[in-house]
Amino acid sequence: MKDFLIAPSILSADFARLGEEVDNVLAAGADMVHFDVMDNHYVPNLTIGPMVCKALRDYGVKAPIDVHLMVKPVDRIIGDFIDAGASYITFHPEASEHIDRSLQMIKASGCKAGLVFNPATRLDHLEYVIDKVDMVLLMSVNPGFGGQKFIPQTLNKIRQARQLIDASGLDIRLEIDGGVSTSNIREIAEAGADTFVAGSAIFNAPDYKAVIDTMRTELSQVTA
Ligand SMILES: O=C(CO)[C@@H](O)[C@H](O)COP(=O)(O)O
Repeated sequence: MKDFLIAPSILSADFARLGEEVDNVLAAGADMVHFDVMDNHYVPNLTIGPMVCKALRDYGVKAPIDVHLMVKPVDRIIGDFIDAGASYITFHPEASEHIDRSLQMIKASGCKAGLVFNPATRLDHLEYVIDKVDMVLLMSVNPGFGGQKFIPQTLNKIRQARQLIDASGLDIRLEIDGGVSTSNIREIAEAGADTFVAGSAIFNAPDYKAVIDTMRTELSQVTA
């Protein structure tokens, strides 16, 4: 079986008990924490910043923290997330004036770097910087909110991104975010994804472990 990773989006967690929620979802079998940073400018919602990321590290979270920056501009916040203990930092190409420079800033610190593509954003930028990318994140909803429906056209985009990644011969994760659930995770994996962000499907369920176990069972049946 491929090395599949499940990354619960804390956007759907209970923020009043965030540390406990993260502990619980990791104990339930999640591989890392997906940390959604929204600025009420690039996306129409406002969430959490580097202080909360640092608070999770201070609280004792050791698992990778996968920071998805939905902010514009991105460069001035990258250093703060590096200092706060981010493991991955991903950003949207249209939110950076200098995509190559932003990727270099992230990687110079030892953090892993990635580019995020909205549902209607072309993958074009990727070919010029693919050697500096550790993760490609495809949004399968328009960014800003949890609990939206998976946009089915994303499946073709996943196949395209998988071809680009395989052709590069590089070790790059292909992450999908938005509307991922136990009922579509297998199809998403068969299209070529290896990393799955799921917020409401996990945090809105009474038993996180049951959801994650079902996702892993679905993934164990992936044939491609
Ligand atoms: O970044 C985002 C939304 O902008 C995502 O991380 C969602 O928060 C995922 O939530 P679900 O679609 O799984 O509920």
